[in-house]
Amino acid sequence: MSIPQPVDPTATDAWKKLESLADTFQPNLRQWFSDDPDRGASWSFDAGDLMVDLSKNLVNEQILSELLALAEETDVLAHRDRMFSGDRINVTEDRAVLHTALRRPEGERLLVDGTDVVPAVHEELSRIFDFARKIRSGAITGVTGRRFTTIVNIGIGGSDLGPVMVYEALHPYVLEGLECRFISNIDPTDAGEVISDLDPETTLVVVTSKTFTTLETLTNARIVRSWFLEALRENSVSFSEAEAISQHFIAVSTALDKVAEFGIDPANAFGFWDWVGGRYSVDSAVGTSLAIALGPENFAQFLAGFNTMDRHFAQTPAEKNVPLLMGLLNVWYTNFLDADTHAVLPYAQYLHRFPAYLQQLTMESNGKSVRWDGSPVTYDTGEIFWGEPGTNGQHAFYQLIHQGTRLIPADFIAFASPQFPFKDGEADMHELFLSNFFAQTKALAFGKTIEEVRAEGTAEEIVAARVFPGNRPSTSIMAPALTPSVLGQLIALYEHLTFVQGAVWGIDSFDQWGVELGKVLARELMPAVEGDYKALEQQDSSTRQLIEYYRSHRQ
Ligand SMILES: O=P(O)(O)OC[C@H]1O[C@](O)(CO)[C@@H](O)[C@@H]1O
Repeated sequence: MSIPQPVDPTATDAWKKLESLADTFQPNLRQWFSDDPDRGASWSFDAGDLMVDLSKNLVNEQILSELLALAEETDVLAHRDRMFSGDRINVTEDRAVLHTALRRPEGERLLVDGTDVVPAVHEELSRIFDFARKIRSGAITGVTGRRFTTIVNIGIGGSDLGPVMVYEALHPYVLEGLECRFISNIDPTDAGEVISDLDPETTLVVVTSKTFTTLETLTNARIVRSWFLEALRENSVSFSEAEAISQHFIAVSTALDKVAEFGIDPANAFGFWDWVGGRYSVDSAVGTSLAIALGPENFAQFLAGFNTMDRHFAQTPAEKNVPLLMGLLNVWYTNFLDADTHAVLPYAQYLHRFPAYLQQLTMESNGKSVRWDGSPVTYDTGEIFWGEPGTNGQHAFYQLIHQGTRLIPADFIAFASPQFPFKDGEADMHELFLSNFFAQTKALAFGKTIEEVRAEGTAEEIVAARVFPGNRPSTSIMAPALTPSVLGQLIALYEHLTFVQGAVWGIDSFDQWGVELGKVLARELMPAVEGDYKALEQQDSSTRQLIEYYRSHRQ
């Protein structure tokens, strides 16, 4: 089924009304909270186990109603339904977008081109789970009969960021005695550091690449394969190469023919489908290292969490639909209040890679300048996502969020229960931590007036420097604890709010042509880098000078 032409959002009535509202907009969170003592509750929403408090955003009923009208006029919910039902909404690659099918419960049906895709998803999942159980129990061992203790995932982008982030986030769920390591960068340091103290006899390598053509991943996989064979020899193990590789190397890909070309038996590979984008793939076979480390039951809970948020997004009325509301607020900030960036500040050290994960999810999805019919956009798209865990960020960049000249909407994420219930004397350490979480959004929203600063007896010459303007927007997301299910819900929340923004902007959030040119040029430049004089001469003066610098300084 072909997809309708995108709507130019600037041509809608809602866009025009939002522009005129923004022209005269004077947010006053202090006033709004004092006028409406229930603002906290009335602007908070449940989505699965997440409690999402939107009350400290720069939004009122009138703006919200225009944002919802904008969603209607740009057909966002119809587009959502197209995604869920497998229409080819990835127009520039002519593909369906069905990461949501990866977490559908067994027994549900989803027909794509006449085939129900859900049974295949569960078939592959059972193969992965069966394999994971055998690794965890020691039923499958390395070539010398020793149990696997280290899983090395080699992948990049979506084949790395998701597994790393989830492994870090769910560390308490990792099986004792098992460790995952990750190699992504083609900088030789990455592989070098990871393998430096590895025992080849207890190492399982998972080569993860959707396309199985990615230069970084295939280069790293070859390097690790050579290291592995050499290290086994150094251990005086007698083995057949083919057997050792087949016991220690598995692959995850949609391109099983290429897996075979690389030298990994497709029987040792787990697959997924072209309707899963790389940055949406952590819940596919790309999570194999996680299924092993966390165990099938926890991985199943993780998937169930995604599904909870999928159902919320698919079924909840617009005015309570959290991904829709958060996505629309981001449009409000980006297109009407001129925000360029968006901070994500987890008050959970375990989520320290979450902002990096979201950077690929949001920026590879929505960093586009043409709509899905090729027409140029005339408005900003794709916010720049960034962040670090609190409280570390507080002692680094929060200064700019509180008192700088830029508007930076920020998402704060926290969990009620800690993993480590430490006490510092009488004080509960988690409560000290969460007091910071509560304090920051309060300070951002309500600031500190000049009168308040003066009333503290501050010397007049530094009064201005100590004023906090307030009205700095934040969203607070809380959940009982960081469990596999809650993490799945959180990821799906951001997947869907990214979708909402892309749908309003009329862009294809599921292609990534912008990463191609650099890849091609890197390949073309290799001869010049290797010293081919003619190739070097053809370069522009800057590139030539940089390569010459490299060649004259390389030791
Ligand atoms: O899984 P692959 O095919 O190796 O691709 C890795 C990453 O490269 C990209 O295509 C961008 O270069 C991402 O979208 C993707 O997640």
